[in-house]
Amino acid sequence: MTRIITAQPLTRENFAEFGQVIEIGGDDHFPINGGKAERFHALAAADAAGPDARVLISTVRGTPYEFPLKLAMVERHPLGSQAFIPLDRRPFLVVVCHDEDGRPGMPHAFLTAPGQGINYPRNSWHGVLTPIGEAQDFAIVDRGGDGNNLEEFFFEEPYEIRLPEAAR
Ligand SMILES: NC(=O)N[C@@H](O)C(=O)O
Ligand code: NI
Repeated sequence: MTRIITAQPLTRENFAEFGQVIEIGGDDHFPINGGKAERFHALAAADAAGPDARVLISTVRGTPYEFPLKLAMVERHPLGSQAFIPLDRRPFLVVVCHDEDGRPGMPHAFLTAPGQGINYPRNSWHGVLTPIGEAQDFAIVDRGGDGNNLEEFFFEEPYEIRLPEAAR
């Protein structure tokens, strides 16, 4: 029987056990530049480990996925964190799993608010970047360097990921 998961709205609170939300908002904020700007400080931290590790900033143009989504695989990056910050202020899908003895547990699906980005801590299970409806550009902050920084896990049976009614 297909296991169905419906995405929930992403909040700092409901994502906290998986990673960080990157948005205009947060407790640690203060004016800079003589008050001409408000900085929302240290929402997340980039983590880069292993040989020749460095933090990279890239961009990506993501192609949208069909929904309901067949989630067959999740991945993780053992040597570094990975952040996706939308350059187009539209929602996208975020899928994460707790680790259970080296394997991903049940997926948790979230729908971002327009403009929200996320940071996956090092070695945390997640679905690949999943735009909705149309191509979407993102900035990526993640780890470069030597060594293998990708571990993929394929589920025996894919999950079906649905968007909340309002987002369909
Ligand atoms: N490889 C890459 O830039 N992206 C993936 O790791 C992903 O999580 O989408
Ligand atoms: Ni990734």
